[in-house]
Amino acid sequence: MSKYKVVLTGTTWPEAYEKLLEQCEVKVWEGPGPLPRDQLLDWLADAEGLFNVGHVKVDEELLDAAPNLRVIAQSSVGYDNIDVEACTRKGVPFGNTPGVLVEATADLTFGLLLSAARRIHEGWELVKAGQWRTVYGTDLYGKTLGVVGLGDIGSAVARRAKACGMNIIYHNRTRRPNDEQEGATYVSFDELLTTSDCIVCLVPLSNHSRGMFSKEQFNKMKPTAYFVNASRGPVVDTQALYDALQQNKIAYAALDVTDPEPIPADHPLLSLSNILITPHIGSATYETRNSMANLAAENLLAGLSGKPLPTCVNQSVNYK
Ligand SMILES: NC(=O)c1ccc[n+]([C@@H]2O[C@H](COP(=O)([O-])OP(=O)(O)OC[C@H]3O[C@@H](n4cnc5c(N)ncnc54)[C@H](O)[C@@H]3O)[C@@H](O)[C@H]2O)c1
Ligand SMILES: O=C(O)[C@H](O)CO
Repeated sequence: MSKYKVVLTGTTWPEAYEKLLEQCEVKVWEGPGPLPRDQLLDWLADAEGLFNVGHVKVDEELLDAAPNLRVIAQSSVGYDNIDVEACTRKGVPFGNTPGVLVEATADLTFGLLLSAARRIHEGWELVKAGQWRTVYGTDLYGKTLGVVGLGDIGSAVARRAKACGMNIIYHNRTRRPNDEQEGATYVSFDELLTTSDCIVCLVPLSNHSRGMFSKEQFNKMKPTAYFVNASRGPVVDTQALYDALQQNKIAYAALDVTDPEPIPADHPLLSLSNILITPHIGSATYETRNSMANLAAENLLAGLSGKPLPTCVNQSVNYK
């Protein structure tokens, strides 16, 4: 039996790669740097499957360059780099990797809040510099956490916060009765901004959420507020965040995602003393990244053989 022709825009985890090799003839980009667009379009000319590593932009142009494409799989839950409507128009199912990364990402998100509140990273820097002294933070116990985007990950963050004795409020596009039964109270976005001691953002990036944290929103927050963003950088207006931190309009920010990303070492945000940034490592544990790669491989192989994808975003697609 002839093998499916598949393009990988970067290297993936060995277990998933082995699964692909059993059924596919793969072209894989191993660098250096990201796969050049021209090279990608050239490779896609006869490809049946695209395994998207590194959030390569999928748009009408790419789909037009790939007339035989029958499936796209991506090893992430966020898919703001994918024009899903164009995929649907072209009859190409697209699969992401929801669920398997929830607990790891919630750990990192809550870890950022805890580290910012208790200055864990600052304490370690002091110790390394030979300065054994007390660095003061703030209690999380008894404080109010506002979750913006209480989906799979936001809800897992809320569980962790509740276990630490925090009160949970949330704002979402749709209300979540199960989480409300667990003690999360739904509030308007404005009420969340004005009453939260800590705010965690976990909304997908879309036309609705781009820039939803800007000057107006930071001005409404408490001057003692802690702000954590683990969703996507452009959900936050970076200049407005810089101003809010620099002018002490809010107390502290902790980010796993930035705009621009990667953030250059000479960016003004990095000169502030009330910020903590990690390099987009929310899901980056060995176990979780391996599970994400396996699920992406399952999506790809299902699409190639004309079966429904285990986790398909555009479920209404008419398969080619
Ligand atoms: N930092 C990381 O490494 C990392 C890891 C995984 C996911 N993420 C990001 O987190 C996002 C959320 O992931 P998830 O698995 O929890 O997704 P999800 O779909 O389960 O949850 C997202 C929630 O946000 C809500 N929402 C959407 N738009 C909104 C808006 N404009 N205002 C208010 N609420 C809105 C939805 O109703 C949904 O409940 C992903 O889209 C991705 O961008 C980042
Ligand atoms: O969306 C996701 O899954 C994470 O940001 C990793 O890319």
